[in-house]
Amino acid sequence: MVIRAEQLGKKYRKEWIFRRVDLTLTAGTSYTFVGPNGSGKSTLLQLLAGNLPATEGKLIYSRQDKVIDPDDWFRQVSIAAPYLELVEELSLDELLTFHQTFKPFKAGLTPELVAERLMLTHARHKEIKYFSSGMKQRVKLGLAFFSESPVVILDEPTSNLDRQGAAWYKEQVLQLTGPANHSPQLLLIGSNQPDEYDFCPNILDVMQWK
Ligand SMILES: Nc1ncnc2c1ncn2[C@@H]1O[C@H](COP(=O)(O)OP(=O)(O)OP(=O)(O)O)[C@@H](O)[C@H]1O
Repeated sequence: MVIRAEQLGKKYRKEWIFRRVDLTLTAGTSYTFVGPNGSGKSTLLQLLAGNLPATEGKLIYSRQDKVIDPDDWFRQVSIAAPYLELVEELSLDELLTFHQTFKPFKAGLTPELVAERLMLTHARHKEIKYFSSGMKQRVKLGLAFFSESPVVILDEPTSNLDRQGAAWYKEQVLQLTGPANHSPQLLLIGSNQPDEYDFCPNILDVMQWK
């Protein structure tokens, strides 16, 4: 899986957030976008996910040299971000079962096993609206970690997580691009906190595209 950006730019009203972004992002490794608050990390990740239109330039998804139709990009991407909400009226069990109908979990994973991996077995029958912010964040990350999708995007991954949650995040995230993952994924992170990406070999400062 490869995502290529060619001269990508995004403008809100009269302000260019970034311009002339040229990137080749390849599965099997991770890339972290860093930069100060408001510099455009989330906006760039949203564009790369296909969730926001570019103002200029081109984005190409390809797999084994075959270009993927933009209508199918959403099938390729799992994204966890503070601005993306969970369906609060569902219990965790219902949410995991519902999620699985449009984005299957990795081989061998059932909603029950996913709840276990989230360390939330005790909360399977609780509605998401009654979860703490840290529990919700763990669910968001888990949906991204455990779904079968070639691209995983994590924006501010450890927000609201306690130390145990942050350790869990690190353990899971390392598996995505590690040798134990037989279909290596492309991992994109947006972060301001070095301990969220200290394992990541490719650090990209969005300020270079101002
Ligand atoms: N829908 C929008 N309309 C207008 N401006 C926007 C919109 N969304 C974001 N912006 C602006 O785009 C710029 C980049 O915002 P973005 O959220 O991408 O930054 P960020 O680097 O992720 O910041 P943070 O570290 O605070 O999360 C900011 O100046 C923000 O005000």
